Amino acid sequence: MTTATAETSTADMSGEHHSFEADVSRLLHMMVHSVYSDKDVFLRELISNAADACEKLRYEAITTPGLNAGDGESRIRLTLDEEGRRLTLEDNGIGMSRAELIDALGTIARSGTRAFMERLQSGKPARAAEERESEGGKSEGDTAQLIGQFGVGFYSCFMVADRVDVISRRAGTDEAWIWSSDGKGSFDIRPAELSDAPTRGTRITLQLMEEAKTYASRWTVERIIKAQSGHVPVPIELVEKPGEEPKRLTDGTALWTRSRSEISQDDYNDFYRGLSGQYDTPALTLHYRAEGRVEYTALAFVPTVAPFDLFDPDRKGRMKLYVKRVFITDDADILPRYLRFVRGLVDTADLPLNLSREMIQESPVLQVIKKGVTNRVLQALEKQLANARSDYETLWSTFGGVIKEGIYEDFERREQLLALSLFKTTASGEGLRTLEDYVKDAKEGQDAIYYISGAQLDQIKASPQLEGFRARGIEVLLLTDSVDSFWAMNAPSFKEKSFRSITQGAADLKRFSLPDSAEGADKDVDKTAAADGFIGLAKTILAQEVSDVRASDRLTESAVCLVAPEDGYDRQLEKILQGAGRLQETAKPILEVNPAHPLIATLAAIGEDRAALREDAARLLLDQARVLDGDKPADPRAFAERLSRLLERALKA
Ligand SMILES: Nc1ncnc2c1ncn2[C@@H]1O[C@H](COP(=O)(O)OP(=O)(O)OP(=O)(O)O)[C@@H](O)[C@H]1O
Repeated sequence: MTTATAETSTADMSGEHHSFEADVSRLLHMMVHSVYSDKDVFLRELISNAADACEKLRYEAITTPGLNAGDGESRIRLTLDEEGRRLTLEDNGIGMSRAELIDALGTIARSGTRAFMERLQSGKPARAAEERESEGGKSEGDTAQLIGQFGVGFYSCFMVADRVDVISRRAGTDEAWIWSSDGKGSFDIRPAELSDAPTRGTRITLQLMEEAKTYASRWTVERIIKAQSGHVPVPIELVEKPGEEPKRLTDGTALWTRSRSEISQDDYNDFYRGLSGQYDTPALTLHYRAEGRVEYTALAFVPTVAPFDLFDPDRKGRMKLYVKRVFITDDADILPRYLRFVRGLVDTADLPLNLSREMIQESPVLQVIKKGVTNRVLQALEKQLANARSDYETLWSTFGGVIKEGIYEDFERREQLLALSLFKTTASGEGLRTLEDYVKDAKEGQDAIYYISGAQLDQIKASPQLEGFRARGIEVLLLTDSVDSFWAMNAPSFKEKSFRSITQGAADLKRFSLPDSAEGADKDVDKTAAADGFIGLAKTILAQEVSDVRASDRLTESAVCLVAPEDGYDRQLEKILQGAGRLQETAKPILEVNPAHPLIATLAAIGEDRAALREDAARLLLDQARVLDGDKPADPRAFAERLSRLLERALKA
């Protein structure tokens, strides 16, 4: 495999020889050797590039009239040559200059593919693979499936061709170039006669492999185009044999301009796949025309499968903006960041075509559109939550972590987003609960929505801080996404109940009665009084480590737990901020002690003469509370020594 970049070249009379960028070689190698079964996708990738090129031309022609002169309307033309085992695809779009050919077809242009390759190289599998990995190892087959899931653009033609020639003429120029490669590490580029090139645009000729010769047959090509590219907004023509007249396969009518009643779900699904480059079926499809002050059409899809870069900080929204069917930009931030997984487009006649992309961003018309589309997407989610709960639970488990970012980013829609959120709770069993469910089942006089947050569900489920709540049948949200700690601290309330962490401040549980059978801290007032002696002592011994030691009403089984002081950050948030280097100093926690626990009662009864034992016990209890919180003992060596001393004593006794 070559390690040179696309810049490496040797020139001679007939042109230049370039090595592919190392990543491209790697990708091509995977492509050619992939067991990826659905090779048909190469055609969709090429058609989608051709359509993009036509749309780019229409856009550039707004500012440079004449660029699209000659060669009439946009079109994509496929020519079959069964005998010669060749498939040719030609568009009359923007075309590529020499530099663009080298850059676009010698390096990896697609940001998605680049990120995918980077992950593969760093040995860190993308999300979909991670899931499979947990079921047992990553294999070559998985890699091939990943390629399929992400789509790989132009290079996918090397799955079916052993030689590819691209001849291109950029609109408005009078030179043409031929790019050729066998997909094995290098490509050639040389000037082409204008008479051999399209008047403008790009012609790609695939010399098909023997086993892929079916892609030169009318039947196969028609089938694929109908299934995959029927809604490309540029007409597609087919020439069945070289020299024959072209016939029209699709009319290039933009799907979104047709009325909903004329469009089947299959049409929508095909369109979504073409638009997103993903291969799943959308979980939600939204298509409407807004009328009134600003008129526009929106077509939006919520995918089923999460894009692998969903949590990349740089990932932007993926809604395209069209003005009168001319593609303007996919960078208009039509939806807020927390809806960045939604794919689709907005087409309006209320924006001028000749405004710059930056000016469009600031236009009040776009503000109205943004607001309208966001509301409609949220309404569609609400409708699914109300009418198809189990589908919504699936959607939520894929995208909930992103939607929740909106709770602290979108102040205006906070309550709405909270109502859309689903949670694992101490009462949810295998399912998920809404806050509406929570509030409906809250205890009499309960003015808070209690939560605990941590990195692992199993660990927080076993937290001692939950004991008193469980014993009283008070539901607690179990939050495991890192975003949870942020919104929970900032979300003031839902249905007039504030959010309260059970690992911060006082639990104040005494006002809720315990069922008679339950053993509880508030059952025996004498025990609390007896524990006071030990608590006072522990305060002195642990003064450097904790801000207070106090009797707990949240413990029923465990001896101790840690909580954060009332003011400041909750324990989990503190850990996240510290891990991210955003917090220099952490607050001293409070050690809570269960007065009803036999160990505490025994410790309270130990006399002054055994001060060393009491000190060991107090320090060990603090370390125990740390371990229960998922942390390590502060000083592992001292911890081990103390534990050994106590064990020795116990074994001797
Ligand atoms: N028919 C074409 N006309 C003009 N440019 C093309 C054509 N085909 C490919 N290109 C150029 O080659 C680049 C690489 O294409 P490729 O399909 O690999 O990725 P992409 O289309 O950029 O990815 P994405 O689909 O994510 O936008 C394109 O961005 C485009 O600049």
